[in-house]
Amino acid sequence: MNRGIFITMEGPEGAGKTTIIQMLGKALQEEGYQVLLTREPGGVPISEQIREVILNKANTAMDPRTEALLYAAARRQHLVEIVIPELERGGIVLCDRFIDSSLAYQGYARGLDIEEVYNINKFAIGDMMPDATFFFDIDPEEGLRRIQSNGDREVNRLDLEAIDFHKKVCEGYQLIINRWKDRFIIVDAGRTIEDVFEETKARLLTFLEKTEQ
Ligand SMILES: Nc1ncnc2c1ncn2[C@@H]1O[C@H](COP(=O)(O)OP(=O)(O)OP(=O)(O)O)[C@@H](O)[C@H]1O
Ligand SMILES: Cc1cn([C@H]2C[C@H](O)[C@@H](COP(=O)(O)O)O2)c(=O)[nH]c1=O
Repeated sequence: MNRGIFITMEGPEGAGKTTIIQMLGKALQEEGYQVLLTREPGGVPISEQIREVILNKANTAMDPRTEALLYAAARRQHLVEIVIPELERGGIVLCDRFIDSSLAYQGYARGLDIEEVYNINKFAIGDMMPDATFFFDIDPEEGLRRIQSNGDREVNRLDLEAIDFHKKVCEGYQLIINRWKDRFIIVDAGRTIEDVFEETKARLLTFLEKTEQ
């Protein structure tokens, strides 16, 4: 099978993933690439409905395992409905968050155990791991400041977690990066949007050229 390329974007709240993905999508299309921009949880109607349940501020009673299973269920549906078909067509998929978010947020920050959460996700994704993952590295407090000053962004249930939770998310990501060193590309996201975009674009194009050879 002539499989496309699956790229994921990870990082704590407000790291700039969504902003940079939109800019990359435009840049890649200008370079002649076929590219699908999507996100998790969501990307297709069933997964967007699951997103609404998970992130709804009223759902304060949600059990951490329920949360982990809902993210995995949304992931499965999104994968089979649009990600795998696009990869089978030979396209590039840029996805805002994927399994590493579950490992960092549910596995580490919620304390469920990274290995346990990895195992339930293996059931959901099989061997569909990303070809490369960009990690947008930012101080969690700066990330939260960014989303708080964005009047257009609705604050969700996860945003409302205490700062210690968001710091643990970042610690969790470091453990995951150490485990999958070859897959991760780290970008300093504490700079201007233009600087972050230029570096990410250059590193992504290098990765795509190398992978296509
Ligand atoms: N490098 C940057 N410098 C300053 N502000 C930024 C930068 N990147 C993004 N922003 C702003 O920060 C806010 C959050 O950005 P964005 O939604 O892209 O982050 P995100 O990583 O997708 O966040 P989340 O995962 O919480 O949805 C937006 O208002 C965006 O305009
Ligand atoms: C995929 C995934 C996401 N999360 C968390 C991370 C964020 O707090 C929200 C998603 O909101 P965003 O604005 O789209 O970034 O969900 C998680 O905890 N586990 C996951 O697997």
